[in-house]
Amino acid sequence: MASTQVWAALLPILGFILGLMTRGMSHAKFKLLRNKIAAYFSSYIQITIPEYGAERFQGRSDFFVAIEAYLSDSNSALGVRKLKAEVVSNTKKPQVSIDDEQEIIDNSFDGVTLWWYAQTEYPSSHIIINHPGDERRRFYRVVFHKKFRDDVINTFLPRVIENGHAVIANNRQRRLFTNNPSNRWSSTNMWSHVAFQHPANFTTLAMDPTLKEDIINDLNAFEEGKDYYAEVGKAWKRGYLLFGPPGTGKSTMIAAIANKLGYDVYDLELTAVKNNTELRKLFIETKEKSVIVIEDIDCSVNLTSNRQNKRKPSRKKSSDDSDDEKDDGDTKLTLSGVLNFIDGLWSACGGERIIIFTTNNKDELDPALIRRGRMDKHIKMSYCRYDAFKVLASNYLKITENQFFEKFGEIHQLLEDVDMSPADVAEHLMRMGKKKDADACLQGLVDALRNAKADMDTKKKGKAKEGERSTENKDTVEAK
Ligand SMILES: Nc1ncnc2c1ncn2[C@@H]1O[C@H](COP(=O)(O)OP(=O)(O)OP(=O)(O)O)[C@@H](O)[C@H]1O
Repeated sequence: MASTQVWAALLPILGFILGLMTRGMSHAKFKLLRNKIAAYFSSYIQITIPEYGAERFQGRSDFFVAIEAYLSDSNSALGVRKLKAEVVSNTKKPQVSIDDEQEIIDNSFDGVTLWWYAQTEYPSSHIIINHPGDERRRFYRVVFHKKFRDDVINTFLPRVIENGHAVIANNRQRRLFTNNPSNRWSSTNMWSHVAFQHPANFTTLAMDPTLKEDIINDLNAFEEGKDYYAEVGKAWKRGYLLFGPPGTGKSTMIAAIANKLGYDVYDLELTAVKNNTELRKLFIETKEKSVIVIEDIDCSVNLTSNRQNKRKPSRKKSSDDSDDEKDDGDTKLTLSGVLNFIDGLWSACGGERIIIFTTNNKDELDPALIRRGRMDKHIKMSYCRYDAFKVLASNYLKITENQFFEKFGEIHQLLEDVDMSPADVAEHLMRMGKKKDADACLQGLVDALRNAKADMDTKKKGKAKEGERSTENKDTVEAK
């Protein structure tokens, strides 16, 4: 870069000499000539990235914004003394970027050095301003040796964009969307949103540790799988079916997934969707890096019985189900519409989406809806067993197994015997009202579990007696 600095110093002198030589030439022509001569002698290339490109009316250029984010996060920028900060909508914290005339020497690309500069120019007064009140023209300039031209353009700058997007995604305030009924739609408000601030995470999620690890690994593979999905020719999306009794943590798991991946959540209320066309429109409006959720899919729409009824031999029509459904698609939401939503052509738009269905009754769902490839992973959320309990005890009471086992060790066996949901166990562990300390909470839980077990035992005995009685009756009938 030493030679660039030499050139930078020489440019004004060159300019002066040229000025003498080109007296009478217009300013623009003169500048052009000066730059041409400088470029001819220099071994360095510079690329300018303006804040507003040709599409100025559409807002700031994506490239500029990505560079801004990339540089704000880059280790190379740590030495920069002059920074500026602004609050940008939909971000969690002020956005810090390098100030004008600052230089960042960036060695993060395989030994190639890039020099970044942030600059602002004020146009002369006769230029028409597109954004009244904002006459500035801001731009980034990146300088590098010309032998790296292809590498920089084809590899490094795309990497800058990708890294910049990741930084933006990280800083962004995530959102929870829900769909509006179509009679209230305009072109921009199919979805309403609020800030997504659910505290759930995989550390506090109480479940079988092996299953938890398996899910975390699956999510990691998905997150890093962009190239893999492209290689195998699959859209970059994954379907999870969460099933299990109420209160076992299905919604909590969704929040933990969204928090882990840093995604927005689209909570799709199918009962507000009139037909397949509306469903497709809603899908197109969702953004990448999102979790799309349909909770209680078995209750949302009568998808299951529609299809089963059509399969009954008594039906008059002989055409296949999908044809039947195609006919309905413009007026109704059908199973084939939902299947298309999950893995039709439209579902591949944008990529990087997780689609999650939850249900309390997996067996009632149409197999087509949950077959692998659509719902790639079926996750059973179960009652609270001992391993899950230890997590809840740590979350709610801040105690470990060593601290409670001596006094309340029977919890272990009770939880294996009794089906109690994590939501119910958690309720016992809340320090509320008279339950001021951990012992009081645990004692309450033990009592509840003992009672539940006693009820179960009584029921079991009752059933056994009934069984005995019916066998006796049978024997008597046979003896007669
Ligand atoms: N596995 C779990 N780990 C941690 N907390 C849990 C778990 N399951 C339930 N909870 C607690 O119980 C509350 C209710 O759980 P959640 O809504 O996630 O259950 P759900 O399975 O989605 O229930 P439903 O089927 O009724 O919608 C949560 O807010 C959370 O505090």
